Amino acid sequence: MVAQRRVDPVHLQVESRRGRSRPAALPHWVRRAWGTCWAAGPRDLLATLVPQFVTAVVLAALLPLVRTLLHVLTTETADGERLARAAVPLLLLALVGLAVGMAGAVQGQRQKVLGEVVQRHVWSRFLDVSARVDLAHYDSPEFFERLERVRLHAMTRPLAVVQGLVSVAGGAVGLVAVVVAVWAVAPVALVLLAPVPVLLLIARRGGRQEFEFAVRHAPALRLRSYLQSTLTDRGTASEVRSYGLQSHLRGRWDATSDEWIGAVREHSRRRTRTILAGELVTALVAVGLLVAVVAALDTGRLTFSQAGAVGVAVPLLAARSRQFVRGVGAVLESGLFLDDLDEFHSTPVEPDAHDAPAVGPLEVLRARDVSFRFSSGARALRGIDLDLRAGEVVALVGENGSGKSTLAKVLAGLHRPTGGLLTWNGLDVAELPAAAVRRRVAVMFQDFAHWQLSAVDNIAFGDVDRAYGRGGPPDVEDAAREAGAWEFLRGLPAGLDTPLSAERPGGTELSGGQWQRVALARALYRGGDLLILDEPSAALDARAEAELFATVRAATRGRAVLLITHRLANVRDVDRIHVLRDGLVDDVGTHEELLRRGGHYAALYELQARAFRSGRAPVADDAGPRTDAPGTKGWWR
Ligand SMILES: Nc1ncnc2c1ncn2[C@@H]1O[C@H](COP(=O)(O)OP(=O)(O)OP(=O)(O)O)[C@@H](O)[C@H]1O
Repeated sequence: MVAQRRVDPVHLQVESRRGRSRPAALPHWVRRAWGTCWAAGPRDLLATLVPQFVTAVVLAALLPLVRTLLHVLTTETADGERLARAAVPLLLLALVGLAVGMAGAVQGQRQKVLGEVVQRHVWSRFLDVSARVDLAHYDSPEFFERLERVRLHAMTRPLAVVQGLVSVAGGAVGLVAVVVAVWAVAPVALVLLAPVPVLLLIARRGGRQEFEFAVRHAPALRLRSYLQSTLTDRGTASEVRSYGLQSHLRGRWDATSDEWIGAVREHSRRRTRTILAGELVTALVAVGLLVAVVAALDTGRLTFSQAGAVGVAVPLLAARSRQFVRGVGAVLESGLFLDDLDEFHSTPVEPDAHDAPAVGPLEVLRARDVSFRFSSGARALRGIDLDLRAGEVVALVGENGSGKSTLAKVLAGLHRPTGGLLTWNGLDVAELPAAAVRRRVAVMFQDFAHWQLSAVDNIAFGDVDRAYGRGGPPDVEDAAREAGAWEFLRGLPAGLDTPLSAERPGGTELSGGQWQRVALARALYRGGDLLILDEPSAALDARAEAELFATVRAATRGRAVLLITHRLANVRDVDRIHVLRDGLVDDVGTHEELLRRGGHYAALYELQARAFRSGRAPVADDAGPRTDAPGTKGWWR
């Protein structure tokens, strides 16, 4: 089950305040950023840093060269000799400029590649978790908040981590090199380093502000992107037009956008204040230094060439210390997001299905007093007793919301019961890896996936190991034939290789009933010992429905089948029918037994049967009529 602890956003904000965002913890964060980049691509990281070191070392040579040049230019020499004496320092200065320019260009390109490599690394960690956490997490809004935040930042943060790390490394090496050079020619200029600790504090504050802003506004951003998708997705396109929702949804999108932009403005004002405070401190120190230099020149304590060197040192030191501080800011800020990713990554995941030990072929699946609650606390099932043996067909019927699909998911090993006992051949399912049970179960969901991939993929996804594990095209024909999908799939423009989506080039869209047969083919392709069919014929015409149940009967040989349907005519000859009501099993028996008892099932059945007999729509509030059932023509007269 999902931990009920509420982790977001308060938890993260508290953590970020209390946590390791102190400047004293800088080595921790730099190691953290380094570790991420190193794990993603050590060669790319080194290739990105080398030009930074080259730049730093070359820049260190700048000050003595400038001083030498100024000395040559201000010293009395014979005519024509000055140019000859200045030639070497001039040439070296030109080479310094060239080396710095080239290193910058190479580093820019390398950094782009490293950014991509780190992004892939971060995404692979993110996807490892998102695809393998317990299904119950997907019922938790807290999980979605974090998922969305991490997803958004997994896109942008890797580049910031790289830039931050490169700036810290380049800034630090550059600072050391420039400090050594300045120390040799004009130690007074080192006073420019005085504001660095203050700037680090400001950078820390900026990083925290960014993180807290992202945490606080993740829900608004999610809503905005959802509203965007309602106006751009194919799934909602028909309803948007049919109900004329364009202006209304646009209005809501505008309102959330305005709210978001207002928040960004406010945030940006706060950030600007912080940044300006840093710039002011640096500028004051630089001006103070220049005034002191001019005064020292005036009183003869500094020579002209020394003063010139200080003039060059000031922007150099300022640039390097700004680069270092910015890098620290980026590392601190991204570090909080990397921690967020780490915490997401520590969500328990299910072991890979391949690693799960196999359980034996199903003899009997038994539920005793099974109950289930969603992570929201809503209880969907209570005291369920049910037996399902190999070779049997058991049906679940009941009104909407009575718990049929939830029970099917519990029996399929997708939801863990929150109470009672579920056993597979006598083994407690709670003690078995979920994947071990699922490997033996094929489910056709009520809201099955419409994979926007080829028809082959749509069927082969029932068992990818079998389909793609032995080379050659997947052998999906038998399953497609069994499900009654072969004829229409074969006639598609590119046959089974046609993408099943009008959004894909060369793709096509299927009808609701055709999709249902493809989903059935997928379940049949999987094989397995337990076949669960949740409303498998809801979109089928009468002939297709009859064919489907002939298929299901054939598929039962040796297998257990759990069938969920509202069409009670389809369950007359199953082995047992469980009638669900408000999450409880209200009654169990064969069709005849249940009719004889005259309970809820008999009432539902009579309601449907009467409609067929009289040609009139039933008026009760349950067991709604099926417009595609035989004899329903007169219902709506
Ligand atoms: N993710 C969820 N979180 C909280 N409650 C849920 C969730 N999914 C379903 N429910 C609730 O659980 C109950 C059972 O739902 P379930 O889908 O199992 O019913 P059903 O019998 O299959 O309905 P139908 O015939 O309409 O398909 C319903 O009250 C539903 O609102």
